[in-house]
Amino acid sequence: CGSDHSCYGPTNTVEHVRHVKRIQPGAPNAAYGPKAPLEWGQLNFLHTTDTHGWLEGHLKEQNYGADWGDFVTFSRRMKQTAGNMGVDLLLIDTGDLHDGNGLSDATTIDGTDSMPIFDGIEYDLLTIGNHELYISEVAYEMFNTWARKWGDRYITSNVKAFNQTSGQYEYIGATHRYFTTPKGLRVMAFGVLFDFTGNSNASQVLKAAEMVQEEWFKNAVETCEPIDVFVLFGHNPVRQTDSSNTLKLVFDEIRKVHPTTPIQILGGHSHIRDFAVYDDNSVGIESGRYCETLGWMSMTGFDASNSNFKGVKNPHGVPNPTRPARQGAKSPFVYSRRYLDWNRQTFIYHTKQTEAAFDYGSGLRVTDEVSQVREELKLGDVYGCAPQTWCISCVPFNDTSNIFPGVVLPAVSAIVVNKTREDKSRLIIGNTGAIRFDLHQGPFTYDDNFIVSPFRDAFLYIPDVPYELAKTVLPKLNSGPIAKRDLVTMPVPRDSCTDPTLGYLTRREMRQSHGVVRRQEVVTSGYVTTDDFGSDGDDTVHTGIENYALPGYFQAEVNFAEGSNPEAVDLIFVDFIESLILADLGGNYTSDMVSCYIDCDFTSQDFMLPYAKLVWQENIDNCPLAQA
Ligand SMILES: O=c1ccn([C@@H]2O[C@H](COP(=O)(O)O)[C@@H](O)[C@H]2O)c(=O)[nH]1
Ligand SMILES: [Zn+2]
Ligand SMILES: [Zn+2]
Repeated sequence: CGSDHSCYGPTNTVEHVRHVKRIQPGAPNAAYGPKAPLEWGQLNFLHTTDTHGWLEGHLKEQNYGADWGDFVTFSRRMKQTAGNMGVDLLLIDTGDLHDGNGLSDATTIDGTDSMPIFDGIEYDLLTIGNHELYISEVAYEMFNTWARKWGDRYITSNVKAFNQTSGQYEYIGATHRYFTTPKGLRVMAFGVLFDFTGNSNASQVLKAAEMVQEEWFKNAVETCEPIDVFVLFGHNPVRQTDSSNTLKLVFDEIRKVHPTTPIQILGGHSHIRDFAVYDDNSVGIESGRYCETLGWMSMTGFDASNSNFKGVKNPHGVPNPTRPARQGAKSPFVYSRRYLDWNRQTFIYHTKQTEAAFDYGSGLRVTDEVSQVREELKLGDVYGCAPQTWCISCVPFNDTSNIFPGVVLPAVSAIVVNKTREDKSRLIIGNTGAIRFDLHQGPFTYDDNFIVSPFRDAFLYIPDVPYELAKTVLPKLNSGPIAKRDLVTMPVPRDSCTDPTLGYLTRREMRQSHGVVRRQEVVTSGYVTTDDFGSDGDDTVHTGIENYALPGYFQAEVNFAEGSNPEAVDLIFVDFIESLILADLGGNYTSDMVSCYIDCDFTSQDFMLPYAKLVWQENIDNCPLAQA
């Protein structure tokens, strides 16, 4: 492709990219913000998970509009505050660093440009997500570059990569880490990925049940060294009833040896805000997704009888945690948790700063790096003007404002076409999980292409499948084991927008003009979180939002004659679900009957741009953003 990305899609008849115009980063929300200061304990945690490359923040949603540079400043200020108050603060990430945003996915190898930006945060502990393991090149980057850079802070207790030099699978990061915090707490940490099986052969994932049998694990749990607190973190849901959760299994193994030592759990993968009580001395937090949420968890209860803590018990001038893990808990420990909305107003409020005084040079440099990479990757290039917002789950699956009937089905129908077979009837099947984010009204940019459909899953097909058989595939898929998406609440904003009156500014200029720009009134729309501590965890109060169930798979019927069914169809699907499709077709169909539909390089990253050029050209030079 040329640098204007104009070669995508065989049916594109619209002239190439109309213009290059940048949309604006979101301004902080003036009307709503954090409800109260954070409760600081002896041991505090700031937690990110499932960032999926969203380091630029949400450019079309003010309430999640901070960028990674803002977070660099915030995290440094919070570390300093902890130091000044005489307490510990651990910064932790639980993986899924790619797949979901142009910043991470517009390079040949995912993460080439986003990972150095992500590395601007001085995490104490990091672990690996499944999205670091689908593609071998990405897994090797984690193994050869980032694991080396992060050293013993990168913990992959059950994930190995193939070392081409030794010919062996070796742990990508450390298996565990035993360390002492600045205030003297002796911590044992494990980083455990759920029992993921979709990885390429560049890596090996040990099931948690196997991991706990490993010699190193038993030695770490049974060590004679004193342990004041376990940090059990992982790309792994914290809710015990989630079928992917394997943290509970590891928790149980630790408890056999340490019946009352606190175990602080930090999880991810299911993209929700959540907080779960495991027992009287153990709680776990999960901190959403896509740089919408920053998780906060704190605890107090360490003393000379149960630890080596040398800091301040109840730091002054701030609220302190007060809640036992559960009513009647026999434990010295009390806790707090909070889910912070990812915007500068939140960061400024919790660091007691002003807009003018907040920034550090280190943060501004990272903000500039984000702008520079966006520029280099042409992520702001506009391909169309989306006339309305289509969401994934804020309306029912069959609603015209749902992204599947509204955008995905028409887009694959129009764009996923093999010219030599265009007269054939066809069924195009995909997994709804591949569509990652709502499409907002306004300029549809190169970045939005990755935001909506980031995966490089090739379109495959089997020609001339009898329709009577082909039509049974979708219902079988949707009643099968991988059919159900998570239906729990997620903090997805619906109707915030940026100020279209601002013209082109860099992110930094935008920030400097905050004091004078006209700002639209916005309501903080998003899901309300309910967890084991109740419904008061959202740091900014949300209005509540619907979250409708989705089937696991969608299907477009194309080129069907009015009122009659075809004899046979081309059955088209993405390679991610090939084995499921073959299983549902039955034994007569095997992988040697499957081939690439357009060509093997035409993937699910490639249908949205040509569709935008085909259907959303009206108002492209004066494209209105969504109204709040
Ligand atoms: O090539 C791919 C890889 C993944 N998916 C979808 O993503 C989810 C997993 O995403 P998490 O962020 O780890 O929850 C997987 O279940 C698929 O739905 C894909 O479509 N193609
Ligand atoms: Zn994820
Ligand atoms: Zn994941």
